[in-house]
Amino acid sequence: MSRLRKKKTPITKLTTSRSSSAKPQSTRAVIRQFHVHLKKQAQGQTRNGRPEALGADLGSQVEQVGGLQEYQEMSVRGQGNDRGGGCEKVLIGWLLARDQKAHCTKSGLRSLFDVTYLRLLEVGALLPDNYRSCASWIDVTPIDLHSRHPAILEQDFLQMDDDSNMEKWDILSLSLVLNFVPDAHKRGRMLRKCAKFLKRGAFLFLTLPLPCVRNSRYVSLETLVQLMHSLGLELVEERWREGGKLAYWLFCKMDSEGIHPDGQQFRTKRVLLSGKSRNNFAILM
Ligand SMILES: C[S@@+](CC[C@H](N)C(=O)[O-])C[C@H]1O[C@@H](n2cnc3c(N)ncnc32)[C@H](O)[C@@H]1O
Repeated sequence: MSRLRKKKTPITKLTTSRSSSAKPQSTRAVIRQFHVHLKKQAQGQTRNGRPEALGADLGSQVEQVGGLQEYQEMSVRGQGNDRGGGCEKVLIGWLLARDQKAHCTKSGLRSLFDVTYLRLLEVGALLPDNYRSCASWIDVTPIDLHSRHPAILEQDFLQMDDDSNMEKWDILSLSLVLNFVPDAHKRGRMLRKCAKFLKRGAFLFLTLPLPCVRNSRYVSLETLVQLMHSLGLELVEERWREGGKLAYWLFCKMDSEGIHPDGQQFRTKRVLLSGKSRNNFAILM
């Protein structure tokens, strides 16, 4: 029996503003369902010995839970202005504070990198203009696996060329993207790539659902910071609250090559918290 397929909405008709009509419970349900599906898919790939593939063919494989498009739509609604706004607000606040501080001595953050505009690579961009309020000093390149707008480059971050991006970026945003990657080794690769792509003294903005670091068997707030340090990324800002949904960090790429401690301990999973109610979020190097 042939199944009725849901009619796809053309990209031009997708919501690009943040007004939300769907109920928070229904947006959360789609997002949760999508993550469960990605996880099952990754487990299946590992069992079959085929770890690659979550890039290009993602769209067709997740069709049964509404597809990447619907997931993205729900994510945009979930961060609507009427629900507190997007994560970029946190990054903008931190950058403005740092910019003002740098102004006291020189002419703001841009002088630290000797540039007219700070170059920001926004990985996992659902809207093309998240940083419009900073257009006079930040030049944004928004990318996503599935572009919802002509101004968002359709690009898998994991496939970006290392050589041409080496120490190219002043800011990199990885907001709710690392948890989207269903494989622990790929998460490690993603973070290693971030460290490579940043200039010395440049910033990595990271957002994760709080349970990834507060209720995981394998990752804690402390070990995440240690892991980042092993990549040469030093914690400069952190924000989360008990009972909250998200955690935000700002890391700065350290100057000296020599100070990285051994990242050996992040090669295998170590149980930090046990118990049935824990999740399995992990990052492996
Ligand atoms: C939950 S949304 C994040 C939205 C937004 N950044 C935020 O903070 O709300 C996750 C997005 O990351 C994108 N994504 C996941 N892995 C990616 C990769 N390897 N390269 C580019 N985009 C990726 C997905 O396509 C999805 O649109």
